[in-house]
Amino acid sequence: MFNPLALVANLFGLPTWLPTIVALAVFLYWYGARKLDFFKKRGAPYVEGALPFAGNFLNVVRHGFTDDLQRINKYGRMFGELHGSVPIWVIADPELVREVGIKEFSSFTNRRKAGFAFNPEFKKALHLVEDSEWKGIRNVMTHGFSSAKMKRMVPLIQHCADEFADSFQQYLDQNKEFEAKELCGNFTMDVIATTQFGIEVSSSKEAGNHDLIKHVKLLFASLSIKNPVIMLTLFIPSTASLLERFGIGVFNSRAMSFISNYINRLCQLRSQKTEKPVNFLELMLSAYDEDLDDPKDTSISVIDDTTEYINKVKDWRDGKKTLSMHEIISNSILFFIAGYDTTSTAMCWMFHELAHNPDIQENLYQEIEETIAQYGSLTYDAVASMKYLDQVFCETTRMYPPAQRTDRICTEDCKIGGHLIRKGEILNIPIYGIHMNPDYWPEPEEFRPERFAKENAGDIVPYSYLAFGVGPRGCVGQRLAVLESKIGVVTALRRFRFVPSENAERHPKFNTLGTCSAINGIHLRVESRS
Ligand code: HEM
Repeated sequence: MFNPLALVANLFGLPTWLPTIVALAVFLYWYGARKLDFFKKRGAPYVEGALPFAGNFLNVVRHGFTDDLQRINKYGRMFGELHGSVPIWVIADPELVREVGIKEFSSFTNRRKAGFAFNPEFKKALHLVEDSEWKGIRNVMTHGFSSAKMKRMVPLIQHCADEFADSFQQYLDQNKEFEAKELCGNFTMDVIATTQFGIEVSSSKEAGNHDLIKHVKLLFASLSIKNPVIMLTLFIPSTASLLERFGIGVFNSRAMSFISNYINRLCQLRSQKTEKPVNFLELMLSAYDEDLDDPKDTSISVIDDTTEYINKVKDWRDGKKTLSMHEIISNSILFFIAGYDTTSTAMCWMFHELAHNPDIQENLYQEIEETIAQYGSLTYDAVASMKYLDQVFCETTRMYPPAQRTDRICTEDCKIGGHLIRKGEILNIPIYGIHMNPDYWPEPEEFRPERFAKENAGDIVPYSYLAFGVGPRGCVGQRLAVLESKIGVVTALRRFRFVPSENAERHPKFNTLGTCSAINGIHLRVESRS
């Protein structure tokens, strides 16, 4: 057979392997560099210095999403960057965020899946599913996070908050400092276990010794930029379908299957439908429709999503508020992933800022005591009426948003900010960059809860506060997150005054890629109020 590479080698008297190697190198270079001029061709400003294969990855890793404001100042309100070889449109203007998140929602309903959807147990998680499948699941979830449901959860959260507040006592007794993120993490884990599944894991008392919690923590250990699945899907997106086919996902598969089996067992124990569901699992089970289960699905770990099955679900879904068992399990796992680290991050920064701003702490304490005297106890309505508490929460999550960016994927060509975004292209919303932009938040490094006071509402640029995202695809767990953070902080503040420990940093370094989690922890002490 004619071999042009061998012919070239013969012509120049070279070893036959040499032209093959050169051709391979040229092909690899072309493959890795083919997107480098993507934004130039589209007439959009873009982050310079992109490399074949890596794109702007090194720049993003080195400087993080927390450097978004610098990029915004340099490239403007809408610019491009390459994550590996994937072009990303960065939308850094509140008005454009509104357009993408609300006005043109039908073109930007979905998120990028990356490797997160490849663990079979997790495939049906709300933040990964798309279009009509998303709508159906979101219907049930929204119902589950209604204020009526939250009211019923207050006693469960209060029980966890009492144990959480107890956990500070030992540090007072021993006159020792503590690391706030770990204690807040124990609390949020307890709240999820009890409000979502009706189980008591007592992390605040037993430091996360429960088997379920150990495995949930293993899931978090997988969430690193060094994770090979994240790296592969980032640099060579075409590997995604192969990884998905073999069920190789981002998360530790042993932990995933342990948690999935655990929840499956809980479901079997509680399979009878409850009239007035108290926890989230009961609510999901009361929406369970076994006709939605894929008949080919013999266990959660061997799901076959045939087109036929997907179409059937789409038909059944029309207007119905029902879930399949696979959806119940995926979303039960999601509650841990979406609600544990985010909420504990928000809470520990609240304690940090209160400790470093004693006047704000005392004002808040006054409000808490006066409100509780008025309502008799810490009821749902009492929490809702604490305006200053709400301002402290919003200002904390403005300065330290637990999610630094969120994204959308375009499903229909659409013009945004004067640029045509094509189907399949990805948009990022730089939450941290917008929260730190002095155009919207003057002196953004200053902790000033009064920015969110009613009398200053007119100064807030709409869609410049994005801690919980935007529009119908925004955080479904916001009510629970806010409620539990407030109950946790109020319960602890009533017993203790929070002060910085001797070694505490005023401005602790935090992760720059993903969540604002303090790298060396938040170190505090408590003083007794009694
Ligand atoms: C302070 C705590 C929290 C913060 C700051 C937070 C933030 C966010 C953000 C920024 C998004 C993306 C929204 C968007 O793309 O527009 C999101 C989505 C989501 N969050 Fe939260 N979250 C928190 C707590 C929770 C909790 C406690 C739960 C549930 C137990 C939860 C469940 C979810 C889910 C399921 C989604 C995906 C929604 C969808 O795709 O429809 N989050 N969250």
